[in-house]
Amino acid sequence: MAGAAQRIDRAGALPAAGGGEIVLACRGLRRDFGGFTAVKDVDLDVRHGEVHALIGPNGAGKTTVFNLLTKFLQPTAGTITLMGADITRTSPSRVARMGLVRSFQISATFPHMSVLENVRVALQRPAGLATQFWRSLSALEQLDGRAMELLREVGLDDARDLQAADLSYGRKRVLELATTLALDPKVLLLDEPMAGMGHEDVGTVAAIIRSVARTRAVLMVEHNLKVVADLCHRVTVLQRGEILAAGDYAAVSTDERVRTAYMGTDHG
Ligand SMILES: Nc1ncnc2c1ncn2[C@@H]1O[C@H](COP(=O)(O)OP(=O)(O)OP(=O)(O)O)[C@@H](O)[C@H]1O
Repeated sequence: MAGAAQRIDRAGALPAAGGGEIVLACRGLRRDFGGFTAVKDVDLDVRHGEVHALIGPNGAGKTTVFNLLTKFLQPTAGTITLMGADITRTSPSRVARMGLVRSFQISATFPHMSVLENVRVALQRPAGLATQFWRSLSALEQLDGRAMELLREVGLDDARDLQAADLSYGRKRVLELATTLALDPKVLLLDEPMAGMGHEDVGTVAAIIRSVARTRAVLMVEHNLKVVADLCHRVTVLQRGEILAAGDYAAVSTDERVRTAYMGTDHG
């Protein structure tokens, strides 16, 4: 993935926090499973132009928060707003159309299609062209320009004609990101985007996320604290479903309660 890395701004310094407008927010978010409270009193502000990390030990409630924000789970209490609109009771598909998109799983890409075809198919979703897909090849070809733009954005343009199945693990995850970007998200939710990657791929994906966040907001669950330190403008730490600390990495990583609960473990 060296080529991709060269094309993307890999400036080591963390860009100043954009301090952009709040695009996704929740207040008093809570989710009970029977008598067990998995998420309690969670307030979050996710801003345009920023990468925001959600971290915490196993079982802290990170995935549940993602499921609540994307509406795959209904909150027991609390409110969620997306670009000022109350989405607390909105369906997952409508929320996705409004611009809150969670990265696809690798299984959602088509292994026997080329890299370019995968992005073209993803591009049809927002355009509402899905029903025409099998009828009109020319309609698909019109999408090539935008698909190539997206592939260039993530550094996969040199792989356009390869089958997705033949990509390395790291590049499959990058393709997954490209297909997610095809939906033109305003807020991108990434669940451990570097999981299972080697050092070089981690650097490449971090550079892509940094670049992507300049014109969007990114909320990511990430266990790799070096990545969080290098990439994320804001960090929210969850423990047993509640917010333990929030702020920039420097503030959070020196918080005694965080060090005790999280940083002092082998994650640090
Ligand atoms: N559908 C469910 N029914 C009952 N309990 C659940 C359900 N989903 C999650 N939980 C519980 O809620 C708590 C938070 O789980 P969650 O998966 O959100 O944590 P996490 O921070 O994402 O953990 P990890 O880092 O291990 O993925 C855990 O104790 C989990 O067992």
